[in-house]
Amino acid sequence: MTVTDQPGAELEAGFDRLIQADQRIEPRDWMPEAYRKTLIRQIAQHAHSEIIGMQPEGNWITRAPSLRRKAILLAKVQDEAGHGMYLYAAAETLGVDREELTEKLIESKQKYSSIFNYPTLTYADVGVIGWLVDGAAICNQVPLCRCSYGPYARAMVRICKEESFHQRQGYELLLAMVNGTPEQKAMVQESVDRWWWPSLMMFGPPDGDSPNTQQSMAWGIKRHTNDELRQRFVDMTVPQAEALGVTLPDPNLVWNPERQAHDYGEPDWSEFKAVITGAGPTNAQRLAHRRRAHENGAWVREAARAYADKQKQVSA
Ligand SMILES: CC(C)(COP(=O)(O)OP(=O)(O)OC[C@H]1O[C@@H](n2cnc3c(N)ncnc32)[C@H](O)[C@@H]1OP(=O)(O)O)[C@@H](O)C(=O)NCCC(=O)NCCSC(=O)Cc1ccccc1
Repeated sequence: MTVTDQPGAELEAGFDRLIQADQRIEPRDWMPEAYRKTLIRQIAQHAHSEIIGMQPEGNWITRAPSLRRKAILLAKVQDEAGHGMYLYAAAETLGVDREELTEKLIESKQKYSSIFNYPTLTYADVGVIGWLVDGAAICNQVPLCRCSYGPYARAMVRICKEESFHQRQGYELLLAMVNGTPEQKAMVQESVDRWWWPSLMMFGPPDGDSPNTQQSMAWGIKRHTNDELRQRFVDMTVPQAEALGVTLPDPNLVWNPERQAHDYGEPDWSEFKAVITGAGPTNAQRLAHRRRAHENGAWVREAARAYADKQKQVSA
């Protein structure tokens, strides 16, 4: 009996064939344990980011400057909850439980995006999050619509459509502000100054310091490296900043005709490391809020469980 005659090797060869043919892996297909683990890690982090990501903008719902702005912001934050639910459902197809993932989040055993550990100090931050944070999310997530794992790829299609709408609403809000009073324009610039570097950090560490990229690309989970996507974001954002009349706070940001791309400065990677290990400006506050909301929701989960048990008895 040769190695490939063994059932395990055959399954692995089948998986490799699907990946090489750029076809989708579905929940019932055999997959290597490390592939499953990587997907759970990434999808769970992504879901947690959407859920924690409701907090910075949610902070402004009660103080939106008009009914129209309040309705828009409410709808956006609600969309983020929906994205979190889709993504938890995609993770569940890999054999984990949503309850278990939430526990891991509130016990700091799983990460969420660094970007949501910064405070939203002014209303301009709502527009800048839409423009830069959703803009970065789109750059990062459009390629994930072609991810090799079917349920994640399909969830990303709808999520990206909504993120794109979010990005435009942020830009529209900023356009209104930069065409308003000098104070409003200054508010936008001050907000851009605070959010620019954290937005670049959303793409993850530089390629040389990214332990997961190579394997995730070989498996077709990631389609581009962190630095490739960061570059794409910079190139996409510079003309938008010019149209808004704001300056991006990087003295090294300049068009490089040879590369046909912008050169830009180095983000402060020590700040990034501090933020992803729990020492960012609002890490403790974000997690405490999430923990409190989870505990306050215990009675809803209990009631839902009791109702489901009763239904089972009725149909038995
Ligand atoms: C690119 C990356 C984030 C990281 O690449 P990988 O290959 O996975 O890792 P890599 O080896 O490069 O890194 C080494 C370590 O560093 C961790 N780390 C890296 N970067 C970050 C970071 N920025 N924050 C925190 N941690 C980060 C990484 O997990 C790993 O640690 P681990 O080994 O796990 O302990 C990838 O996971 C991805 O594309 N995820 C899907 C997209 C996604 O999650 N989007 C969410 C935001 S968008 C949104 O929510 C929409 C929205 C907008 C507005 C309002 C509300 C909502």
